[in-house]
This record gives sequence, C-alpha cells and structure tokens, in this order.
Amino acid sequence: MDNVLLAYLLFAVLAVLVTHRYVKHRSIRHIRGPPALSWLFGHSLSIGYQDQVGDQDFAWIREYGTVWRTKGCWGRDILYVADPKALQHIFHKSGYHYPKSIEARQITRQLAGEGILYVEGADHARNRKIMNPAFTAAQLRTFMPLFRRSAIKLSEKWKEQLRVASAEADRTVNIISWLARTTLDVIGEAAFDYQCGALDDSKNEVMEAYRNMFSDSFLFPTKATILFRSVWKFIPDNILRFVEYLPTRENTRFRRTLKVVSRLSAGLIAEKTEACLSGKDENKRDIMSILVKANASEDPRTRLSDKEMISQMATFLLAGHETTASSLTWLFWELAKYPEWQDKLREEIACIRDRVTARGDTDFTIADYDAMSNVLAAMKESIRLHPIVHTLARIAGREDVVPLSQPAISTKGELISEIPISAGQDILISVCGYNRLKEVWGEDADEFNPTRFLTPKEGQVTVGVFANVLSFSGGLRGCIGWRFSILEMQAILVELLENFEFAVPDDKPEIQRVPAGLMMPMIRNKMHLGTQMPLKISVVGGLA
Ligand code: HEM
Repeated sequence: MDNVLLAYLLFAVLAVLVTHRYVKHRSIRHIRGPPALSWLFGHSLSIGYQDQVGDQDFAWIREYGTVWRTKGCWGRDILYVADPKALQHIFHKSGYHYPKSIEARQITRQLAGEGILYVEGADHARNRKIMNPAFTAAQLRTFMPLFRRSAIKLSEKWKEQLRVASAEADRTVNIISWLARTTLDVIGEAAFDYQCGALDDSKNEVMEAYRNMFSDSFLFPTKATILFRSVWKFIPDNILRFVEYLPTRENTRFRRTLKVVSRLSAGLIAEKTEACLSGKDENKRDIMSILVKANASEDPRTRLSDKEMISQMATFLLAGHETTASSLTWLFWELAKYPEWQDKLREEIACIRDRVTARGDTDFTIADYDAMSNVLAAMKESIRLHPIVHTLARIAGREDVVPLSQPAISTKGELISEIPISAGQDILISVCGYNRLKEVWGEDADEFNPTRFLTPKEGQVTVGVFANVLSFSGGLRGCIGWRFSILEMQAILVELLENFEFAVPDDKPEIQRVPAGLMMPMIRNKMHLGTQMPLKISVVGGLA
C-alpha cells in the first residue's frame, strides 16, 4: 500500500513539475523555420558543411524574415537572429545577460586559455578595464610606423618575386598567405615587441604554431565531433576543462600552440614586470608593456593573474592576425574583380600623396588615411560583405523578451513583434545575414558597392562597433582590436595599391567561402592546397 501511495505521490510531483515547466517554459516553437532532416543532428551538419558560408542564412532570411528557428543536435530549438532591434537588444541593452555558448567558450579556452575572449560578467569587465589602455587612439597611433614598415616589407618581397618571374604563374601570388605572415609579424611586435620573422620565412616556433591554425582545426568537423561538442553544455565545468586532453588531432594542435605561446609570454611578462618595477620601461609601447603597467596600478584584488596575462597574449596572437589578413584578402579579391574601383582608390591615394609631398613629408598620417574616403568606404563595404566571423553563438542568461524591428510571421500566420524566451535558450547570431539585410543596406545589399558608405545613413538601429556592420560584433563584448585592425588595414591597403595592380588570374579559379572557424577562401576542388586567394599582381608603372 505504502508503495502504491509513494508511486502516486511521485507521479503527482512529476506532473506538477512538467506542468510548471510547460507553463513557465517560453517555447519558440511558434517561430517558423526550415524543417530538419535529422533529430540527432538537426541543422548542425548543413551549417558545419555549408558549401559557401552564408548562402544558407541568406536563403532562410528570404523565406522567414530576420528571425527564424533551426534545430540543433538532439532536437533542441535554436533561435537564429539577424534582426537589427533584436541584435541591439542582445549586444547593447542586456549587459552580460547573453553569454557565449558553452561550446564557443570551451573552444576559446583550449585555444587561448581563460583570457578576455573566455571570461564572462564581472570577470570580463575586470579584464576589459585593464586592457582598454592598450587600445586607445593615442596608443594605436604609435603602431602606425610598424604597420607601414611591415607593409613596405611585403611590397619589397613581392617586387623581388616579380623581378625574377618568368611565367605568369610566378606573377600570381597567394595573397592570403603573404598577408597572414605580414599581420603575424605586426601582432608579434605590437603585442610583445617580439619578432616572429614570418615575412623573412624564419623557422620560428610561434609562426609554426599559428600557421593555418583555423583551416587545419575547424574545417568540416566530423559527425562525432559535432555530437560530442553538443553535449558539452550538460557537462559540469570542472570536468569539461579536461576535454582538451582527449587525444584528437585538434586538441593536440591546440595544446601545442598554447604551450608555445604560454612559454614565450611567461618569459616576456616576467621581463616586462621587472622593467616596469624598476622604471626602465618608460618608452615601451607594446601592448604587453601597457598591460603590465595598467595591471600594476590596479587594486591587487582586481589585478590579472600571471595566468590571465598569458592568456591575453595568446588571445592577441589568435584574434589579431588571421582575422585582419582574411578581411584584407577578401577586399583585394573585390578590387581585383572591380578594376574601376581599384583605379578610383589609386587615384585618391595619389592625390593625398601629392598633398603629403607638398608639405615636405614622406609618410601618410592617420588624418591622411582618414581623408581617403573611397579607400575607407571600400574597406567598410568589403568587411560588410565578407564578415570573417560569420556567426556568433550565445545563450539567454535569463528569461527575456526579444524585440524585433520587423514583425515575424508565426507558424499560425500571426504577426509577432517580440519573442519571449526562456533562460538557457540557444541563440545563433547571423552576422553575415544582418550584414546583407536589404532593409538596412538597400536592394543591392549582395553587391560590392562602396558608394553606400559615402553618404551618412539616417535612422539605422545601432548594432556594430564599426560602420554599423556586425563583423567586429558590438556592445561590451565587441572586438577590442577593431581600431588596431582598421589602421593596420589602411596602411597595408594603401601601400600595396600605390605599388601594385591586382587582377583575377586568367584561369579564373572558383573561390569558395569555407567555414573554417573563420570564413576563409579556398579554391573549389583544391581544398588540399589549404587557404588560397591567387591574384595576379603587377607593379604600377612597371618594375624599376
Ligand atoms: C578584421 C579583423 C578582426 C575581426 C573581423 C574581429 C572580429 C571580432 C569579433 C566578431 C569579436 C567578438 C567575438 C565573440 O563575441 O565571440 C572579437 C573579439 C575580440 N577581438 Fe577581434 N577581430 C579582428 C581583429 C582583432 C585584432 C587585430 C585584435 C587584437 C589586436 C583583436 C582582439 C580581439 C579581442 C581581445 C576580442 C575579445 C573582446 C572581448 O570579449 O571583450 N581582434 N573580434
């Protein structure tokens, strides 16, 4: 009898719990979305193996509008967002209430430790406060000579290659690999005052560790990896942190890379701390020296630990070179396809060059770069069209109501102007989708048309940190290095356009935007070559 009573009781408790959850749980099942082929994988395979990054998002936006519902593994609903007001709510108005997904954080931890990219909430605010002084406009100005020097070095390397070129193939360069080497040299020197020697092809361990990191580790994960990562959110953090010791190819690579950069950073941090304490670092402007100084002047309770400082350095190497190199690569590709824009930019640069020469200078200042409005517009346009971080994964930290700019149509045909969600709701931000919304950017949003950035836009909802595109994200987790990156791109772009013409090679290779962690270019059917962007280059006015 007692057992029967117990069973009734258990059943009643269960019923109450289920009813409570049903009533409390804010389902997003009324949001329309594509049907999934599999309960186990949902849309994870079609997203992970997409042929051209973004094409699927663009098709979904055409069909469902700016928000839609997809499926993750195990039948979980995911809210996909490209809507401006919803993005503003998530990034700008909700503080830390939309943390990164467990999966994204764990991968970041494996790549760069528990640094600024990994931490959340108050810890993130503490990290960011100490790091901000390294990214002020005044500090970034001091990097300008480094950016220019590196750009000139790349330019000289290409001229050397062209001098000995005998066939067309020798006049075609894989620009992404050259740009990645240039930006690695830049970030090594800017972040630690360290020479990576990548452009000189020195066999350096940092260079070896980071070479093709994204394409080697993230392109087309296996089904087992996708499933395994999907259960990370259910694993307690003190167990999850040991995932990195599982003997997979990526884990081995991540551990080796982090070991190399941690060893290097630990030594340099000790040196710089010593220099800071003894007052010998007065003229040091590298990011690590600034950080060491900012940290030393903090309250000891809020200081970054040595381990955290090391993670920041790994973060800069990770976040600060292939990102800029890939973004520049996509821009050169657009300019190769649109020679009329290339000419326009070159004319503008020549005009400002005359001004610089007339005042007796040899170098462009930041004001000169900023006066090149067509150059800047072309950069904005390419960064909009080719957001190398194409998707961001978030979770709702609490129950919330997400407002929409454009009403969505529910599965029942009703108009919805906001979406109530539960704590724990998985959210994917379609960076590439928002960046091409016709409602925001105009009917020609899929085209490369820099003129859209030559006239100020009225009435846009504030979303991204740069030009209101989402490529550098937005709000308090927006990219801390965006100004650094823009200045670096301006210096490299201007130097290379002044000296070279870029053209699509005669065999017109088909470029594919592959999902390799970052959106990377590869040649269709030649993925074994790794990331590729072959462009034909020639010296402006011919070789001297
Ligand atoms: C074109 C180049 C770049 C692009 C497109 C880019 C994009 C992004 C994006 C989308 C985020 C947000 C990531 C997230 O929320 O998960 C981010 C964060 C970050 N980026 Fe960049 N980035 C670029 C260059 C750089 C550079 C040059 C640096 C360093 C010098 C840098 C350092 C960082 C750091 C430290 C964060 C974390 C910020 C935080 O959480 O507070 N990035 N970046």
